Amino acid sequence: MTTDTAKAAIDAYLRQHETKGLLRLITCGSVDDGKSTLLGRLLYDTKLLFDDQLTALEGDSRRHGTQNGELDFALLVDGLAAEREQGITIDVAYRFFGTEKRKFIVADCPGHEQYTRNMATGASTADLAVVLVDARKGLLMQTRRHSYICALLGIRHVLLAVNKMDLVGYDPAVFAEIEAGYAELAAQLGIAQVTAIPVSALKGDNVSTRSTALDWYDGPTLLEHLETVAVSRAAQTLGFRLPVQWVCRPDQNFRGYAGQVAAGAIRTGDEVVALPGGARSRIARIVTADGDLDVAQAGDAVTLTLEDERDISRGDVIAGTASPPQVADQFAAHLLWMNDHALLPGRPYWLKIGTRTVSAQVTEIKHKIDVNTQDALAAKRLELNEVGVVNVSLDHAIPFEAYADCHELGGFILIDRQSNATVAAGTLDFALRRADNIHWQHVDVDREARARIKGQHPACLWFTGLSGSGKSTVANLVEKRLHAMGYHTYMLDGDNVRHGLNRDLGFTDEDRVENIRRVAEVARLMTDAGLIVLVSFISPFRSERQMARALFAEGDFHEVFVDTPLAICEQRDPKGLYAKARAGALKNFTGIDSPYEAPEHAELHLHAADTAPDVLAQQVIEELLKDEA
Ligand SMILES: Nc1ncnc2c1ncn2[C@@H]1O[C@H](COP(=O)(O)OS(=O)(=O)O)[C@@H](OP(=O)(O)O)[C@H]1O
Ligand SMILES: Nc1ncnc2c1ncn2[C@@H]1O[C@H](COP(=O)(O)OP(=O)(O)O)[C@@H](O)[C@H]1O
Repeated sequence: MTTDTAKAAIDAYLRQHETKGLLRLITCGSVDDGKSTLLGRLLYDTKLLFDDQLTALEGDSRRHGTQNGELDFALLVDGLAAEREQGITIDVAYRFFGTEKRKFIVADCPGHEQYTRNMATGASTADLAVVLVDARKGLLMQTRRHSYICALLGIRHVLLAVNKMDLVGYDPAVFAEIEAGYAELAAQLGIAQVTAIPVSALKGDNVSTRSTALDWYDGPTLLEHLETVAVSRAAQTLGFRLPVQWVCRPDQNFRGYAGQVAAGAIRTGDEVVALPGGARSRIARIVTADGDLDVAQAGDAVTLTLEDERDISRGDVIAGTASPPQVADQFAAHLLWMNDHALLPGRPYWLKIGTRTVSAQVTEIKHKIDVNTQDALAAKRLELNEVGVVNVSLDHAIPFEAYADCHELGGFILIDRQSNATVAAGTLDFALRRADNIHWQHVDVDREARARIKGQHPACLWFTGLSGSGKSTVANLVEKRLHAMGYHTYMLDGDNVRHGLNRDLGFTDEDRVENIRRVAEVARLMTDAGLIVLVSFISPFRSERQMARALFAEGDFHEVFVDTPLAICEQRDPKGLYAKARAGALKNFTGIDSPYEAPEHAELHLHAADTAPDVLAQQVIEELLKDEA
């Protein structure tokens, strides 16, 4: 189920069952812990299966024959074909079931290590986690990782289901040892409440009916616990917060701000402030599909209208004026990295928080966390499934809350700008004061003044291409000609800058990101100084070239792709580096064992293998001066 359809289904479900208590839970466990069997058993025992599902299950169980003619409950919830083939659960599936006492929404989370991403998705909305452990195996790395993520995302209640008790002879000592081990882990992680229950999902022991085989256990069955456990979300002491999802303007006379109330309550007539802008007004109406309300409170989906016309847009937060959220652009945060490619500090990602998306960079990895021991470990990068404590810097200040206080305004995801993949889930811890203390210095002699006195339009010519493609040769020629024509120029060349400013950087991905970030900033300063800057760096990643582009005004950045095929660069090999790289004596060499991402929308594409350098230089000059003609 995609998130949107899942949300729609949840909303529909909620409308149907508004009057009953509701528990949102997630199930976490390793591939073979019996998660699907347990869920199937719960659905079956609570009689929420439809007859046709049951018939299909009986047929499937006979065909697959894994349980000697008995019903195989795993087949019921392992609905996806791919999942059955691979024997792993591959996405979060939301399932609904209910008893007389309570209704439940279960995020069925994946067990396979590389799918923690889905687990984080499920955990972000859950009140309680069912953590499954195979009694024969005890606590695994997975158990620790999943519990850590639950704690990170603010889950305070864990039901530890010690499963497959039948396979350890229903031995109380086995159960006691696992229970004690988990209690220690939960204490480390700050999980407030753990209830351990010995079960056999396959046999049905202690799932919804008590088992005589487990007569030494006198606690609740799994279902009894789920029906009665009192869960509290994070303390809701915050004032009113509504992240604006949508500005509703059906006609000239109506302007409403729609969204779901994330915290607190508001009445008509109350004063509110819209952040980050700071505009104030009073609530005129609280509109819903079922008529106007006097009060809107946490969880309500409403459309607010204000007494005054204000400039408020999607992503803004409308808040009560008594204690509005802070606004900041630099944060300390926890990050769970969920992508095969490591996190690269300095690379721009999209950060989506509440209803807002902004550009953001991880400026520093403070340390990563060993999910086994909670120890802080030094780290330069974060790999798949690793958790780190980081500093994040945003391009725009946003209203926020610490995740501990409000999930909606403190939980975020990072999105790769090239692939649009969600690469991390994170939680804001606190704002860095630094954000408030650095201000732009006003200067009287500005870029325009400097450009005017030089009689030119400042610009950046950004040459990118493989080593040996001809970047320096062409850039040199271009600079010579511009100089001869009276332009003020400066050339930044990879080989040279790496001897000075970037002397501390090598050729790992993260060092290249930092290399380009610094050079782009320097190039920007030089255009502020009124110059035409020629930048000649391999600059192999699209993301960083895009980051560089974003520093300049529209039209001032000219990306020049010096396109010479690898085979020809290798033939030229003026510095003998390709030979070294092929011999294995030089690691991370672009084109050999480090990637080059060719530009897709360069302003100029030079076919540099079969054209003379002076012809190429002329093409660059024409591109630069095309608007001056
Ligand atoms: N491992 C590895 N990979 C690529 N290049 C290497 C490497 N080691 C040294 N060199 C030399 O460094 C020059 C590239 O530096 P850049 O700063 O342009 O590289 S990057 O933009 O950070 O990727 C590059 O110069 P050019 O040949 O002028 O491009 C090489 O001479
Ligand atoms: N257009 C071209 N045609 C043929 N050879 C070229 C051309 N441009 C550059 N070269 C040669 O290729 C080699 C690498 O050029 P260089 O400018 O140092 O590349 P880069 O700066 O991209 O590493 C040099 O020996 C140079 O003389």
